[in-house]
Amino acid sequence: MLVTAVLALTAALVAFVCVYMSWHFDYWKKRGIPSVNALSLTGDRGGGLPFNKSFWKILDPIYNKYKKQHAYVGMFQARRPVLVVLDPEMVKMVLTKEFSTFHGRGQPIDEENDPMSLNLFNLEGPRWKNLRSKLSPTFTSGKLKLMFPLMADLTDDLSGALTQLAATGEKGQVEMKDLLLRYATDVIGTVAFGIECNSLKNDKAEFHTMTREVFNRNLLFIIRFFLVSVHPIFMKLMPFKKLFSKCTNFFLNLMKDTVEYREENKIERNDFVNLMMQLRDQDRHVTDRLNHIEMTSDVMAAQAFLFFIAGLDSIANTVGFSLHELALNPELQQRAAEEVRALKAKHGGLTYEALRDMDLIERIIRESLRKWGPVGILTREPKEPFQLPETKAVVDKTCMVWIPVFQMAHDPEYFPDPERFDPERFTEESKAQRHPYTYLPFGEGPRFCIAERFAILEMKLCLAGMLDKHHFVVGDKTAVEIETDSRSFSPTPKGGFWLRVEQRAE
Ligand code: HEM
Repeated sequence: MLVTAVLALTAALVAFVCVYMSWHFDYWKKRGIPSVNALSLTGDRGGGLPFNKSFWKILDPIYNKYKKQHAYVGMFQARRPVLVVLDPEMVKMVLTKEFSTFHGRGQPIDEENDPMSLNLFNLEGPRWKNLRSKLSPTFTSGKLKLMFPLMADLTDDLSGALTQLAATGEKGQVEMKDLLLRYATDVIGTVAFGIECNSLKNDKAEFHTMTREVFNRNLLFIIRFFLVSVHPIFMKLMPFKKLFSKCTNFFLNLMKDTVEYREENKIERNDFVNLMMQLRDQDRHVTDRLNHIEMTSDVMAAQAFLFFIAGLDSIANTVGFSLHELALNPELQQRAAEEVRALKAKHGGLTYEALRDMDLIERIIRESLRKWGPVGILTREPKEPFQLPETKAVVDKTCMVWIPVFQMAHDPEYFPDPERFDPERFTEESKAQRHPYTYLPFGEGPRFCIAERFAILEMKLCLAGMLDKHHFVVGDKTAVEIETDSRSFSPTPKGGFWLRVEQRAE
């Protein structure tokens, strides 16, 4: 009797889940929009959980199959309709021209249970606009110039750590990913939280350990991502808060302590914390809490935490992939090192101005972002019904829009011989020959990466600092054909970047 009841209940539950999950599956057909077969579990299905495919590659089959004939194609992520935009002009429309409709990313916010979700990346509407306009001045060239010395000091630490590791590593080989992550941790630690993390000097430093905690939860992130796309209620129902609370509390307390310490000791420093404290002081009189975000210490921590998440793996992988490509191309590496030495001599050191003038170094970074860019898909959510151009089809806020950044960056029509690493693609003449919306590592439109200039400066400094003193060569531990980790959200080398490191002659 009990067994029958359990079986009947299970069958009813399975039937309910099946109906619920497939309820919308005529969404595209009803609108006459070409679409991917939602029920096919293999082939061009695309969305869903990327268990067997890297997340940034899930759009490969769809892009290759539909790009030639269609400007967009419909698919599903879990049960949510997704419009994949394939034509650069239409990408421009979504990201820029029709920003008033496509201004959100559809990220869930849980102010009550997850204070870290109240960050610039997730916010939408007037509150996003208000915070974006306040935080933007942090990244002007004037502010970056003031922050530069904090970063430059760390480049010396990086060089020292690299020399030491090469001296003790088997045949001078060093795993670069871990080292670059420690560098990126120290940079964001000092500019976002205003503290010396010392990860480069001590690989057991608490900040580095806590950061690893955040990034080691890949599988949990994927499960959470999937469930929240089935229904946002999972954000509240699942015990994710508890799972992530150790890190959350660490960062919340850190920001609170930092702010208190600065207030008590009247400390002023050229970093994000200082800017956010100034914003908080300016905002004290504001009463309009619907359009306005109050700069409490939790809100400050949420922004600093976001800077942290955004600025670690992305930076470490981009510089790591650059070094890997340079080790495979010694002639290019030599030219890059010569540029560094020449501009260092001209400006009397690795100054802000020397970095600004490093054209080849910047093109290497931009090419690395094309070939191995950390953000493979951009997302937007239409906030009101939107009629697609030249049709009567209307999409609404139940659907998401995805931009296939990775696929466009590997499309031979825009980037001939796309697997070849070639910084010449980023000369002014080459850039002028292609549609600007085919290369989007930092996004585009009013919501492009707020820290693009900061990130480029940091990566140039890091790469230039290393090439100035060191020479990178393929060793017997180097995986010449990089195998990427399919569980990761962005291209990440399985086993890291192993390279043989030699001192460069003076
Ligand atoms: C290689 C480095 C980086 C890459 C490739 C990158 C890329 C991106 C992309 C693609 C977006 C979404 C843009 C869009 O939707 O149009 C974004 C947003 C954002 N990034 Fe970055 N990013 C990098 C580094 C950083 C760093 C170092 C920080 C902070 C210090 C940062 C902070 C942010 C923030 C706050 C947003 C949200 C902006 C908004 O919604 O207004 N990023 N980034």
